[in-house]
Amino acid sequence: LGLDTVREFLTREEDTIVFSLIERAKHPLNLPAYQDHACFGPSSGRRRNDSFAELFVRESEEIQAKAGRYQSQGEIPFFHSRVPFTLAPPYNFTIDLYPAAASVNVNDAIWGFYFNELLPLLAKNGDDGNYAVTAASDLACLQALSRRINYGRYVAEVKFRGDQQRYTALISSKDKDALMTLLTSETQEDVVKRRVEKKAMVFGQDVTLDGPTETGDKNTSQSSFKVSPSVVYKLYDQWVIPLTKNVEVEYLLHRLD
Ligand SMILES: O=C(O)C(=O)C[C@]1(C(=O)O)C=C[C@@H](O)C=C1
Repeated sequence: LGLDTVREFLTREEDTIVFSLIERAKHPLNLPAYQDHACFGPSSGRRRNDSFAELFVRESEEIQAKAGRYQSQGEIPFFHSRVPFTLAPPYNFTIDLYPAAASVNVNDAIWGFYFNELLPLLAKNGDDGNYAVTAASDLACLQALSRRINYGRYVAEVKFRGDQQRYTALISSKDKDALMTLLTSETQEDVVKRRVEKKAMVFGQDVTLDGPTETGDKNTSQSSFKVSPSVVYKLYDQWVIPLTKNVEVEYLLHRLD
């Protein structure tokens, strides 16, 4: 585990995130899927207060938990269930994280910004009734965002190991601000934001057989992309990077427990 390796992982996750957003943008907003107390058919065992999307994520995570998804430290569910066994054969996943800090995560914040702020920027108004397909693509977005942002734990572990003396001093004095400053690289953040914006242009254009496929094309206005590149830039600028940094700081604060 080194800084180059963890950054390669984050770079690859960008592809997953941009593609999952493109998939979600295929569907209209489908608001009823997100409303509390929404009633679809006979209420067979449904908990009140759950929106359809919430129920979909909860139940999907349960089956994925059984299948062993959360045996890997890199995956953190949004809802903790008490599924006692896994269907998957046991596998010795590598343990790279410090045990007392390994469960640090910001899934609640991810859930909040995804549904309240990002989704309205992503999906057009409308309702086509395809709630299951829509919720499935929400789940894909949430899982990709969660994996990327909570990967801040690994980034923090690498940074800690690379500069133990300075980090140890700041962790001991619980100096959050100084930790934040020490782990920040504005140059790197700028590279990441401009790269994801470009990925949204490259992955989100219509591919035809005539003409070159270039991002600098004069004819490609923002509206011709499947997901607006500026929305993807904003996603990273306002939520993904700041939350990753919060994960890093929280992880470090528990690194000496
Ligand atoms: O690459 C790093 O060094 C990270 O800590 C990751 C990240 C990011 O979220 O992309 C976060 C903080 C740094 O300022 C730069 C980038």
